[in-house]
Order: sequence, then C-alpha cells, then structure tokens
Amino acid sequence: PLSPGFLSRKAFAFRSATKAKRLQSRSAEIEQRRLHVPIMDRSIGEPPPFVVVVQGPPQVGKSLLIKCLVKHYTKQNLSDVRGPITVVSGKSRRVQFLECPSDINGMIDAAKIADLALLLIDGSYGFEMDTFEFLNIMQVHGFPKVMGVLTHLDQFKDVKKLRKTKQRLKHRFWAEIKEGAKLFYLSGLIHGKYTKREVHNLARFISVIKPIPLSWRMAHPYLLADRFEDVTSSESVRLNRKCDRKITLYGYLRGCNMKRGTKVHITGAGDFSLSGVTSLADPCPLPSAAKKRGLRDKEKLFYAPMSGLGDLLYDKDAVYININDHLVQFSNTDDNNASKKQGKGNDVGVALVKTLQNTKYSLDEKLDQSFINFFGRRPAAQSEDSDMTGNAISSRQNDQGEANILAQVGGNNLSSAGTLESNGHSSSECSSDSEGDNDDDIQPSDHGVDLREEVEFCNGRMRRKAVSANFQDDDDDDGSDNEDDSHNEDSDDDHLSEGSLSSDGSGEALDSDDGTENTSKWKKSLLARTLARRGASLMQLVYGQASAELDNDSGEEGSSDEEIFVPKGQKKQVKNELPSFDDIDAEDYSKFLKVELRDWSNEDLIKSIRDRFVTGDWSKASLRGREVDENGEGDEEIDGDFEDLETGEVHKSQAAESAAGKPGVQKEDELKVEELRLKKLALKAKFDSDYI
Ligand SMILES: Nc1nc2c(ncn2[C@@H]2O[C@H](COP(=O)(O)OP(=O)(O)OP(=O)(O)O)[C@@H](O)[C@H]2O)c(=O)[nH]1
Repeated sequence: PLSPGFLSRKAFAFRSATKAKRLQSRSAEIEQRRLHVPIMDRSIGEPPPFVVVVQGPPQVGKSLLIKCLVKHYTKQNLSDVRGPITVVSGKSRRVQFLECPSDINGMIDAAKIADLALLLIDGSYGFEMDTFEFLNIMQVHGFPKVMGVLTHLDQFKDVKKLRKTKQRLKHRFWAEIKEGAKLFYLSGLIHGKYTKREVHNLARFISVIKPIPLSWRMAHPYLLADRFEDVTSSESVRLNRKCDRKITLYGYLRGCNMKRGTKVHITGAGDFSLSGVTSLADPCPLPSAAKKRGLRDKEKLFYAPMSGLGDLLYDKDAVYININDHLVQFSNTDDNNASKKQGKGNDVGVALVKTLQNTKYSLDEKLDQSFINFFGRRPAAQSEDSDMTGNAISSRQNDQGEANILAQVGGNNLSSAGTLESNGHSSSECSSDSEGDNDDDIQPSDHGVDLREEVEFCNGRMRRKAVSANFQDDDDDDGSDNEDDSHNEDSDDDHLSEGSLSSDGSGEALDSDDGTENTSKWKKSLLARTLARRGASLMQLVYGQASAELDNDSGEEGSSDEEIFVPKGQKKQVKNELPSFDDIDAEDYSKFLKVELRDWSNEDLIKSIRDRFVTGDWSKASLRGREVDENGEGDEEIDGDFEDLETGEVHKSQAAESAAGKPGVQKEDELKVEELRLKKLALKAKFDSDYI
C-alpha cells in the first residue's frame, strides 16, 4: 500500500531544502554568466580578421597547409609563408593565417592571439610533445577553439592499418582535449599539394567556427602586426647604430580601442610608449565594403606584406605599388627568393649583383673588424644591434616561467633537429634502435604520470614523441579489426555534418567545467616534468660536474676550475651584462630583477642623494639642523654659519671661509652675518628683559 506521504509528494519536486537552494543558486549563476558574456562590438565597423594559428612539430606540413588554404581562397600561389596572411573567406568574414614557430617563445606569442588553433599531427608518427606544450600554453592564455589535423596519412600502405591508426589517434585526441573534438584527416598529396576537396572541406570548417569571446582579450587592446617599418632617420642611425629607433607597426586592432600615449608591450622587445595611433584604410576590405568605396576594379582578397604577396602597401600617407621582381631585374628587394620567382633557377650573374647590393660594409671596414683566432674557441658572442627582423611575433624571454623551462630542453632538441635536417626529408622508417643516443628518455619515470617524452631519431631528425601509458602505439598488432569505425571512415559529407555540429560550440574547445571523465592528465604530467627539470643543475647536465663548485664562483675570481669551463671572454661579458641603474630601461620593470644594489654604507653615496630629502635652500636647512643639535660638535661639515647663543661664538661655514679671498662675495656675506647677528642679539635682549 502507498503511504500518504508518498502520495502527497509532487513529481520532480525537491525533497531537500539544501539541494533546492544549491540548484537555485547554480541556475542564478548560469544566468548571470550568460548576461555577462563579452560581446563583440560591431557598431564600430567590420570585425577584425579571425586569427587561425597553424601549429605543429617541425616538418609536419604547416606551411603547405597555409599555402593550400590561401590558394583555395584567393587562387594565388604563395611562395613563402612569412608573417600573418589575411584572406577574405566569405562575404563578411576574413581570416588571418599565422604559422606558429616551433620554439616555445613563438608558441607563447601565438597562443595569445589565436582564435582558432589548427594542431597539425603527423599521423604516420603520432603525437609529439610540441602539441601538448602548445595546449598547455593555450590553457594559460585563455583557451581558443582547437581543431586537430592529421597529415602524412599517405605513408600508410595498408588500408586496414591506416583505419586503425586514425581511430587510435582520434580517441587519444578526444581524451587529451575533449570528447568530440574535431580531428580532420588530410589523406595525402597530389602534385605536392593537399587534395582540393579536403582543403575545401577544411576551409568550410574554418568558416563556420565562431570565435570564443575571451574576456581578457575583449578588455585589452592588442594587435597582430602584419607589417612593420623602421622610420628612424638614416642620419641618426649612421651617427649611432644603437640609437633609439622609431618603428611603425601596422595591423588590425583587436580587443578594445587603443589610447594615444598609452604604453605598449611588444613581445620579445619590451615596453614602449606609443607616440601615436592612426587609423588607415583597410588593406583587405570585405567585398561589400570594397564595392561601396568603388575605388577598385578588382576585388582584393588577400593581404600578406611579409610574405611578399599583394601589390599594394598601405602607409600612413601613401599607398605603394609593388612591381614584380622579374620586371625590375636588379632592384634591391629584401625578398631572398627573388631568383626563384623568375623561374630560371639561380643565375650566377644575378646572384653576384644582388650580393653587391646587400653589402653593408666596404672591404676596408671589414678588414678593420676582422681578427685572427688562434684557438678554436668561439669569441664571446657580440651583441649585435637590436634591429627587429622577420616576424612581428618574435621570440620573447623570461615571461612564462614554466614554459621557459620547457623551452630550454625543447630548444635544444629543435636546434639539433635543425642541423640534422640537412640530411633531407627521407621517408625511411624511424631508426629508434639503430643509434646509441636513441630513447633518451628525459622524463623521469617515477612521477606516475601517463605522458612521457621519448626523444628519437626519425625521418632524418630528432623528434620528441609524446607517449601515453593509456594509449599504446602498437601499430604492429593486427588484432581483431572489427571495431565499429564505419562512422570514422570520413566521407566529405561526414566532415560537413560534424562541422555544423561543432560550430555551435559543443565541439572543439576545452571546457574545464565538464568532460570530467575524459580530462586527461597531460597537464599534470607536464607540470611534474617541469618541476623535475627545475631542480636539475645546468652545470651537471652540461659538464657532469657537481654543481657545488658553481655556487661559490661569485666569490672566487680567479678560481682555476672555472676557467676550464667558461671561456674567459664570455665570463667577462656575463658580468658586464648585469644592468646598473644608469643604463637600465626604466620602462621595462622586468629588468630590475638583476640590478646590483648600491652600497648605502658609503658616505659619499649618501651625500649624493642628500638634496633629494630637502625642499628649498639646503644651506638654511643645514643651519637649522645644526641649531637643533645641542652639542654642535659633529664631524660633519657645516654648510651655513651661525652663532651659538649660549657661548656667543660665531661659527662660520666652510664656504664662507673659502670665499674669504674674494672681496665682493666676502662683503655680502659679512653683511648677512652681521644682520643675522643683530637680529639674534635683539632676540636675546628681548628674552633677557622678559625673564631676567
Ligand atoms: N607525404 C606527405 N608529405 C607531406 C604531407 N604534408 C606535408 N608533407 C611534406 O612535408 C614537408 C614539410 O612540409 P612543410 O609544409 O614545409 O612543413 P612545416 O611544418 O611548415 O615545416 P617547418 O616550417 O620546417 O616547421 C614538405 O616537403 C611537404 O611536401 C603529407 O600529408 N604527406
């Protein structure tokens, strides 16, 4: 029989007051969050282009993908991917592609401005550490939309194995990012390019993705410079090569408005004050806007000044027309690949003339600067002038502590990869067991984490494989293949349907609130790895010596042990590099960290700042100070003169005494002293008459 209590209960009603309260506050919180979601202000004009950062380990196909996408949108062949490339991708949408450098500093910079990150993964090799490092960095800067792209899938000869690998990588990608995160497959190359159909589908995906409004970015003005120019007068550069430069930076302003005179931080260069901001004509307007202006007969669909693509350059007060290099054979351009454009190969004569154009110093100057090195030791690296070169997103230092530590090891590996790359990109199998230095497992295994870094020599270079305990890379096992991957064999329609699904926000972004069962432990592992490295002594890593000797090197100048390890010139340079108060860039506060403190027990130093604590005439203040002093017997110099009222003795200042030789000055001083004395006598007489 049903109890009366049960009958009186309503369906879906709360039974516990606390639970009801909790749910109520949660729904109120969700509502508030919805209300406070930052919204892009479209009233000012067209929104700036959507930034797509293409990231991946070296040689994964980043440049090729950007070239293919640019070709898809603009029908233009891009010879070189340099700097941001803006293309019109739809009636009311522009996309700015940016290749993320393979070093950690570049990754940090790129993560700050990415609206969408395309994570390129070499399907034939598997996940590499670069991907996880980039994910970790993005987590710090506000997570944008993320999409994985698998390349090098044509290296699988066996269809079955390809299918299995795709599935394995997809599940791992989901586990690392989020269930349902989009992973795109680029099945191979045709005539050295990705297939048109796949590029088309990827472009459709990119166009449907909406950027996540990140509150910090919405509240701060920032711009990705797509062009920069040094406008310092050549005369001042000639007089002083290290003079303060004036740089003009061009780019789309994002976030909010920038104020005139505000301070800006340029990544890799430091803090600077802005001398002016000007709005220019849009170099890559939307088709609708271009029509309205009616100034162009041909729609311009791209803008990539750093890559040398495009014929017009917009300046503050001028528009420049680029003439193709083959039309002006010997003009001095900064395009290194100019000869390639001609399609005739490298002509010796042309190359000679071009090198002459690039000569900065005459032969005499070069001879003056040259020196003979008797020993094989490298001279202390000369700090060359601080010219900004290349990409506006350049390397930056000392910003993200954790990331920087990763960079130390990552950088080493990458640089070694650079030297090995000259062997060429061979399609040989990984030779992980053929070399003595293989399997340098940097990761200490006693952390109990599921992500491990495995350095190995593969395809002609060093690669850092991201090995997970949960996802075995057992390519060889050809066990039962009857998994349900019919949905995974992607037809193009599959891509599109998934695309529309992910475009409503359920797909790519890593959301910390949900997806608990799929949250991977890679962040934890990276942190553990970083902490482990932090403790390691560089001395020990490089020389295999106990670091104890290093600790007391500051005290012992001529320690013979040090001289073995540190080239003399370099050691001196390191010491000189410590900035002092005088040469420090006062605007860059980060540099204060290394400042040498002054010795404030030094009497002269104290005197040098004495004036800062006194307003008005120092001599009077000093006089007052001395009058207050009861003894009047200090060793300090007396700057003013006074009369001791008790003894009637007149003390003269040293200045007055030294000036005694000059009659004019002496007279004036005597008059003053006399006047003062009389005043004091009058005061004394008044005092005596009152009290005695
Ligand atoms: N077989 C095959 N080769 C590919 C694929 N994707 C890229 N490549 C080749 O890989 C090489 C490197 O491609 P890039 O686009 O220069 O790679 P990247 O990532 O820009 O390289 P870095 O700029 O050096 O980091 C090129 O020779 C490409 O043709 C692919 O899917 N299959």
